[in-house]
Amino acid sequence: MEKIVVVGANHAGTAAINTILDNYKDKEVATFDANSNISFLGCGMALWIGKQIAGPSGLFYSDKEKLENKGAKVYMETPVDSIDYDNKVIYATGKNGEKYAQEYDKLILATGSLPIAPPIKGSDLENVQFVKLYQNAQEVIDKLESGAIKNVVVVGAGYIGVELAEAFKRNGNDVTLVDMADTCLSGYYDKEYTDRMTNHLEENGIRLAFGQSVKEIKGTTKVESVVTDKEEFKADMVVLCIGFKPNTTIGDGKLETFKNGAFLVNEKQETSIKDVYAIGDCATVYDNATSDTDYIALASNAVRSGIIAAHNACGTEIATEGVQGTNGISIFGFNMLSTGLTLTKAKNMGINAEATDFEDWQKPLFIEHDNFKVKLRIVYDKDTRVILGAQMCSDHDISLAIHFFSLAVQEKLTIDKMKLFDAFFLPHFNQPYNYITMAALQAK
Ligand SMILES: Cc1cc2nc3c(=O)[nH]c(=O)nc-3n(C[C@H](O)[C@H](O)[C@H](O)COP(=O)(O)OP(=O)(O)OC[C@H]3O[C@@H](n4cnc5c(N)ncnc54)[C@H](O)[C@@H]3O)c2cc1C
Ligand SMILES: NC(=O)c1ccc[n+]([C@@H]2O[C@H](COP(=O)([O-])OP(=O)(O)OC[C@H]3O[C@@H](n4cnc5c(N)ncnc54)[C@H](O)[C@@H]3O)[C@@H](O)[C@H]2O)c1
Repeated sequence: MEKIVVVGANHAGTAAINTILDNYKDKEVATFDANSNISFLGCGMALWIGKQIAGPSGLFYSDKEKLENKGAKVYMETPVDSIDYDNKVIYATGKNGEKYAQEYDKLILATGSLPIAPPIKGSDLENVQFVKLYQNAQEVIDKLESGAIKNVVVVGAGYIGVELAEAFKRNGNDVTLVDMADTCLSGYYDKEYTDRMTNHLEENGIRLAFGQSVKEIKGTTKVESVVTDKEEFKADMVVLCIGFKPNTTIGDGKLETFKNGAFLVNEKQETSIKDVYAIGDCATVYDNATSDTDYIALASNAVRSGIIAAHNACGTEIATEGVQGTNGISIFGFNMLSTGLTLTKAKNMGINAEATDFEDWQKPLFIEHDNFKVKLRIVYDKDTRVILGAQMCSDHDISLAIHFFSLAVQEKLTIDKMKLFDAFFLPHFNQPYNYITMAALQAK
């Protein structure tokens, strides 16, 4: 039987393993993971800290037993130390020192990412936390429950930082959110949108320290304060969340990599070595918005790339549709969504980009209840007319609409095609002049 080995069994690895076991009964699957758990949804960490969910048990959708019941051989707490790519053997060490040499016909690398550790003096002090693994979340919660943590400084106002700032505030902490950029979520939204989130965070009692660089974390054994180039903030806990880097040391310089070290893959998730695939946060993606290779660490990309690699490894050729980094965030009831390029990013790339904006009520004004405002921006290329991205925000759940724009970017739809497309109308749901049509009609 053909042997497929999957290194790393979190979101990407689990998707690949399930796809193989569900569809190809003639394959043997073995997986090795350094961690003791599988499929922890990091997105639930903020909900857990902020007591919006009862606990972490629902944050896992798979485990060793589930995968073994389907027929996989699962080695947990067994990091793969090295790989002989020429002779197709992986070498791993179990938690009690047992040594494994596992041959493979096909290899799927799903080693994920690691949080970026900034070279800041004092980062090794007690209560300076990274937040990636289930164990990290549990440690933070244990410390919060000890009652010793009042002031929390979150460094990095990207997706994790903003979500955790809300969570700590909900937990009753005094929260400062620091970012070297002059706003939050700057990688995902233009200023008009980030300004809304910034105001919203402030209105909800989070102290913002944007446009500041952390110079030092001070303390004796435990952290006591964070010093930036402008201010000093009291801190009983510091959370560092300034982005992810791909975890690709296992490539040992033998696989071709992207500029940030991610394994370079083609549309079938194949790496530069035959029969070796890479998926999830350790691999590159094809970005439809830039029409180029990119690195976008998201669980959604991890799952899809796992499915694609599994089929290809088993002999069914399928190609990725590419991605556009579609994402969403919900903070104290305020929801923001985006896909593709922001206007700022597009212009910085030298594209002759333009944006069309529209803000309106979701439903006609005679609908007096459960009606809400929606703000939409569509970014497009003025020369080719192709839609490059979109941003939305609302106090209500408008999340499904961003999928529509995601597909538009994927399929390189022009803004003109969106002007008079067939959008239905029913007052329970929307307006005859709905905001998507109106934004598109206004495009220059
Ligand atoms: C707090 C937080 C919130 C998030 N929220 C969202 C969200 O809302 N939406 C979203 O799309 N994404 C979110 N993400 C990002 C998402 O979690 C990652 O993109 C996703 O985990 C990537 O999955 P992966 O399987 O590729 O990699 P990882 O989750 O990094 O898993 C890699 C696995 O490989 C194992 N491994 C590594 N090296 C070895 C080795 N040498 N031998 C054996 N095993 C190894 C690790 O133990 C791990 O289990 C969030 C992340 C965090 C931390
Ligand atoms: N809702 C979601 O979809 C969701 C939620 C959480 C995480 N994620 C994903 O997980 C990955 C990691 O998230 P993240 O929040 O760590 O990264 P991120 O890229 O979203 O944000 C990193 C932030 O850190 C800031 N930064 C960088 N260096 C800094 C420094 N030295 N000092 C201060 N600030 C600094 C950046 O300006 C940026 O705002 C991302 O790919 C993210 O999209 C997604």
